[in-house]
Amino acid sequence: MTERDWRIFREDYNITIKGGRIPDPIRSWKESTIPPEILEIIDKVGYKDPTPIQRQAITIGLQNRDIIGVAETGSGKTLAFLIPLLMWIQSLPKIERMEDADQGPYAIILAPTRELAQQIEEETIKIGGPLGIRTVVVVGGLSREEQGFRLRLGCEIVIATPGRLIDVLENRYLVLSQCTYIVLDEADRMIDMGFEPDVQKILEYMPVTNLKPDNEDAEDEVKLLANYNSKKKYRQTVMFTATMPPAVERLARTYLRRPAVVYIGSIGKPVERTEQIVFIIAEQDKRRKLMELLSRGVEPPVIIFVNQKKGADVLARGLEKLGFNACTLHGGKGQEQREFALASLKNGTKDILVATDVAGRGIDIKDVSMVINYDMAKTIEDYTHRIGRTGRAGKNGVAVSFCTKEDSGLFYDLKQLMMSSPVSTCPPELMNHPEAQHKPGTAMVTKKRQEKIYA
Ligand SMILES: Nc1ncnc2c1ncn2[C@@H]1O[C@H](COP(=O)(O)OP(=O)(O)OP(=O)(O)O)[C@@H](O)[C@H]1O
Repeated sequence: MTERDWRIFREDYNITIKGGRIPDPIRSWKESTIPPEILEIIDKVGYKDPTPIQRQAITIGLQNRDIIGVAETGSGKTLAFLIPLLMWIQSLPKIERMEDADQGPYAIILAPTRELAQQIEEETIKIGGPLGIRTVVVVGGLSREEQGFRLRLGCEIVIATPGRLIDVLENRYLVLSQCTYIVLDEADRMIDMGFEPDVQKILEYMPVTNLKPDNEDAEDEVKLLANYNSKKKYRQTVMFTATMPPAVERLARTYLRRPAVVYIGSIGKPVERTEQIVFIIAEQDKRRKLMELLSRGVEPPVIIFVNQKKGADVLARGLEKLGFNACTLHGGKGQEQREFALASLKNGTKDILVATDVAGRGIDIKDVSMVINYDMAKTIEDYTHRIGRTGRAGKNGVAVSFCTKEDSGLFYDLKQLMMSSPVSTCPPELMNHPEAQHKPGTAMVTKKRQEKIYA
C-alpha cells in the first residue's frame, strides 16, 4: 500500500491522526502483528474485523506511544487499549510475573463509573482470561476488604474508579511500583464528575522512573528502548474521550508525552447512525407524549433518561402500572440493584431502563433501539453521551428528546447537531426558535454592542 492508499484507507474508516510518525493502521486481524493465541480468542468472541479506533490505536499502542483517542461511545475503545497491553504482559516470562506479584499490577485502567469499570472488566476477562492474565476491579459499593484480599493475591491488571483506587493505595492494599501502563477511559466524564484531583493523585503514585523523556524519543520506541531496560519499558499513558473540553486537554498536556492523537468520526457529535427527534413541549405534556411513543410498540431495550433520581422511580412505577416492564439505574440505588437492573435489561427480562446520567456514559447495553430524553440533558456533551447509548457497534438508533422552554439554553447547539446529522431533521419549532439563533450569552453581547454602536 502506498502513502496515498493508506490515506484513502483512513478516510474510508473516518480515521484522522495527529502527532507525527503514526504507524499504518490494521487492515485485517490476520495481517496484524497480534500473536496467534490472541487472534484465536478474538475470532472465538466473534470480532470479525477491527473497529476503526482499534485499527489505528492498536498499532500505535504497540509502539509504546502515548495516545489520545477521541471516539464515540460504543466504538470498541476497550479492545483498542487492551490488545497492546495484553501483548506486553504476554512478553514477560511467566515466572517473572509470579515473582513480581507483590510489586503490583502492570496496568491500571481508570473509568468514571463502576458500571463502566465492570463493563471493561467483562471485555478484559473475555480476551485476557484465556491467557491466564488476572484482573481485579476496584470500585466503590463493593467490599474494600474483599477487593484488598484479591489485590494481595496478585494480578496483572487493575480496573478502577478513581475514588476507591486512592483508598486502596493509601491503605497500602496496592502498590504501583511496576505499573507501566495507565488508561484513562471516558476522561471527559471523569473530569465532569470532579475526579481531576483524584486522577492527578493516582498518577503521582506511578513510579517516576518510567516517565518518558519529553523529547523526540517519546515518539520513537526503538530509540526509546535503546537507552532503557526493555523489561520495564517506559510508562505508556492512553486517554480515551468522546469530547475534548479544555480540562481534558490540560490533563493530556500534563501527563502524556508527545501523544499520537486518533480522531474517529466527527468529534463530539452524536453517532452518525442515530436519528435525533426533538419535541418542544410543556412539562405537563411529557407523560402523554411518552405514552404515545411507547404505545406504537418500540423494539426493546429502550433507555429513558430523567434528571432526578426521584423522577426515575416515579416514572418507572407509572410505566409498570401501565403494563410496561421497567427498571431504574441511578446514584441512589445500591450496587446489587444497579447490577440487577443492567443484567435484567441485557437478558431481556426488562424492556425499559429509566436512568439518570450515571448510566449515560460508557454503559454498553446491546442493541438499544431507542434513547428517550424525558428530561433534556443539562449540557450538549451529556446529550451527546446519552444518545451514544444507541446506534452502537455499527447498528442504527433513534434518540427522542422532550424539550421545554427551560432547556432553551441548549437550543442553539442542539440545532447545529441536528443539522449536521445526515439522518435527522431539525423541526421548524427548533429551527426558528429565537434561542436557537445564537450561542447562549452572545445575544447580550451583540445587543450591548449594537446599543453602543447606535447610541
Ligand atoms: N472489533 C469488534 N467487532 C465487533 N464488536 C466489537 C468489536 N470490538 C468491540 N466490540 C463490541 O462492541 C461493544 C462496544 O465496545 P466497547 O465497550 O469497547 O465500546 P466503547 O464504549 O467505545 O468503550 P468504553 O465502554 O470503554 O467507553 C462491546 O459490546 C464489544 O463487545
